[in-house]
Amino acid sequence: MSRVGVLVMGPAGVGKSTFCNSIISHMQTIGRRAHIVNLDPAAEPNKYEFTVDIRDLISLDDVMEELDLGPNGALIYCFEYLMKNLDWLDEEIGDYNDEYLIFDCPGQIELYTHIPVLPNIVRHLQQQLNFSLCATYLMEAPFIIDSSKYFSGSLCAMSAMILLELPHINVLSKLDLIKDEYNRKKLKRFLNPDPMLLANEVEDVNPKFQKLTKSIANLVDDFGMVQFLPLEANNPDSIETILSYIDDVTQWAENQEQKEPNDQIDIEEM
Ligand SMILES: Nc1nc2c(ncn2[C@@H]2O[C@H](COP(=O)(O)OP(=O)(O)OP(=O)(O)O)[C@@H](O)[C@H]2O)c(=O)[nH]1
Repeated sequence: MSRVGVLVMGPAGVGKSTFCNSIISHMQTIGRRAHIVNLDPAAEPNKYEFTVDIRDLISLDDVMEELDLGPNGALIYCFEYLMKNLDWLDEEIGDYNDEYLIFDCPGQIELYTHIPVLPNIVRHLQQQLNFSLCATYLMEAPFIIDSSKYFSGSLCAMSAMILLELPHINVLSKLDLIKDEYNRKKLKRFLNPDPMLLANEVEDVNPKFQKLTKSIANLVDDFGMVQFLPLEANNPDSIETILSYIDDVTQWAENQEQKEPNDQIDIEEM
């Protein structure tokens, strides 16, 4: 039996830590044990204590000060340092066997869309520590209800999915910030959007990129980037629904891996 880990990813300020806290709170209510693994070397103090905290190994402020690096360079340095000290992570995680670990990732999405540090950590967790992992990628509702931003957010999420090669769930945060009737109606279309229809809306705004927009819409459609689970951070039913999706896709991927380890994942089946 492998251990279950959930990666919580998404741009800065999207609500990752709030989501992690909601999961912990919900788990405590239903009597399951869960822990937060903080992978952000610049994290602020959190409502729930981090069980494993990268800042015990290295902190962004120290790196910036000692190596005279800016925040982005220092962040990459921190992850490269973690890669060289994975035995630290093994020891910290070592004792948590039957429990749910939630990995709170930094908001600098290039760590999981461009450079291979997070994918390397993922492989280590899977191969050395026997984790079954699931990725959740958060996007803000007020951002996504603009069709062109929906495509840009979906491409980032897709990029993370391709780089990490994990079962992947898109989550829509900050629904409560959409208050007026017009935008609430609009939001409904984005919970299960039709990329081809949305592409037409982008074309209206910018006919110059018609062909490119259609191609992106096709790609987003083909890759199954079309479903977003609504997150209401204070609503236990919403958290329970997302957790059951996480359980389902993780179990599905595990069964698939056991059946046909080298086969391509068929997104249609997920
Ligand atoms: N209105 C509203 N605010 C939210 C929600 N979720 C988070 N926030 C607020 O958004 C801000 C950022 O939330 P965090 O959970 O720290 O976001 P994060 O993605 O972890 O941020 P970084 O770690 O800096 O990338 C905080 O002020 C939260 O209170 C939500 O569902 N609704």
